[in-house]
Amino acid sequence: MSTFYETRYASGPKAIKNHDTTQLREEFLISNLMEEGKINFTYTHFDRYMAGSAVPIEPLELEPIDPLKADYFLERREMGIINVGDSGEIEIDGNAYKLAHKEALYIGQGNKKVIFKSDDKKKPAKFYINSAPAHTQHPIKKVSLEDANKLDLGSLETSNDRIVNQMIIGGIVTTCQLQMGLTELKTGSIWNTMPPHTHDRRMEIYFYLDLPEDQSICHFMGEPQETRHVWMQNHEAIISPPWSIHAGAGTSNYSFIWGMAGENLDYTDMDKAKVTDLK
Ligand SMILES: O=C(O)C(=O)C[C@H](O)C(=O)CO
Ligand SMILES: [Zn+2]
Repeated sequence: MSTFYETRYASGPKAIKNHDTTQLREEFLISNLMEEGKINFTYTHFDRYMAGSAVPIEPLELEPIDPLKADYFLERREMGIINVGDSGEIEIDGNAYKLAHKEALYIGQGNKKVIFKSDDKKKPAKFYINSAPAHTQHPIKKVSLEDANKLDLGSLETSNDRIVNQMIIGGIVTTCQLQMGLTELKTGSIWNTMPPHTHDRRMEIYFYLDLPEDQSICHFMGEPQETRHVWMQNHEAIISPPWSIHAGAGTSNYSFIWGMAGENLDYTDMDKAKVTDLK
């Protein structure tokens, strides 16, 4: 067996009022990603969204995990993958898709056999994976950063100069409910997503990468008037419930992958909170 999972139940904003650091981390932080030779998933009860990773030393076959009660993983699900390691390949029902560093692949519902491979086991591919329930099949599509829809946001003056690469998004890839992208902060910029926002229609997960050694990220969550912080390291992810803001500041610049699913596919329908109203 190479596909492992853990479950995170959904909670409401009242619950975290009394959470201490340990409880916050146990419920929302995902720190078992990028383990070599394994496929690790976190199955959340927020929109039944899953985040995980596959780091193949030998080829790793995706297996259906118990909560799916399915014959194969993608029987009722779709999947988005971004490779944050060296080059690799994903074989889907006998067809090979090469994925270089920071390239993405969308795999629609109904694809049966998925195998993750690295080109060189000494420099493995590191596949970051998100998955959401799907009601119909959409075509497999590879997306590179050149293909992405780019939003040039923020400024150096407010320490949030960044490019949002929308990769798995309407207009580029047709999905049931999954959206994913990679945001890169420029040197000297440390804040992502300011002003912060919620979207009660969709949950979201942030996965941090490109963080230099010995640096950290302070991620903020909670309702805009009742925030909490979680200190995070490179290659950790954090679950953002639909009622929660999701924003962070690093002790250096960094990148992060955002992925979300829920009621609609409208990236722009965020409910923005004024920075001066945050508590
Ligand atoms: O830096 C940003 O701003 C983001 O990348 C925001 C995310 O894309 C997001 O939260 C989408 O809802
Ligand atoms: Zn968001």
